[in-house]
Amino acid sequence: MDIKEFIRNVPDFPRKGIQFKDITPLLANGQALRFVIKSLADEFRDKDIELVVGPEARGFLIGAPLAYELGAGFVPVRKEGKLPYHTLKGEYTLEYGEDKLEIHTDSIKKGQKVLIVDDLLATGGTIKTVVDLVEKLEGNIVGLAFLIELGFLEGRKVLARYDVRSLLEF
Ligand SMILES: O=P(O)(O)OC[C@H]1O[C@H](OP(=O)(O)OP(=O)(O)O)[C@H](O)[C@@H]1O
Ligand SMILES: Nc1ncnc2[nH]cnc12
Repeated sequence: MDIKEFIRNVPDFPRKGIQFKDITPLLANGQALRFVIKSLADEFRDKDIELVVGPEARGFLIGAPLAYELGAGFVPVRKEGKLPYHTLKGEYTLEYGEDKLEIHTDSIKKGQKVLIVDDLLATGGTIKTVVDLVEKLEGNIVGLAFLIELGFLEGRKVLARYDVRSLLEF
C-alpha cells in the first residue's frame, strides 16, 4: 500500500515556510490506518513491549492503537496542566514553536519495556523531551516509532542512542 498518498501537504501551516504533513486523510481511511498500525507493530512485535508512551495529541492517535495491537498499555504525555495527578515536566522547542509536556510520576515502573511513539519526527525536540521524562522514571526505552520522518531536519541526531523506526520519509 502506498501510504504517502494519504498524507496531505499543507504549505505555510501553522506558519509561513512550514510544509505541514496532514495525517487526517490517512486516519479517515480504515485500510490505510490498519496498515500503518500493523506495520509499526511489526517492527517491535518480538520485543515484549509493556508500555507505549505517546505525546499529545497526534501521538495518541497512533500510540493508542499501536499499544492495543502489541498487547501493551498506553501512557499519555500531555501538554502542561492537563494531567490530574503528580507529574514530571519537560520544556521543549519544535519545528514551529515551544511548549511544556508532563507525564504522571507513577505511570512507568523501573525497568519496564517502553516503546515511544509519535506521528512525526521533525527536529526531535518533542520526542527528546518524552525520552528524558521516560528515563527520569527509569523506563527501559526499547525503541521509538514514527509514521513520518522529516529527514532534512535531522531529528534522528538527537536520538542516536536509540532504535528509531519510521514508515515514511520526506
Ligand atoms: O520533532 P519536532 O520538531 O518536535 O516536531 C514534531 C512534533 O510536532 C507535532 O506536534 P504538535 O506540537 O504540533 O502537537 P499536536 O500533536 O497536538 O498537533 C507532531 O505531532 C510531533 O509531536
Ligand atoms: N512539518 C510538520 N508537519 C506536521 N507536523 C509537524 N510537527 C513538526 N513539524 C511538522
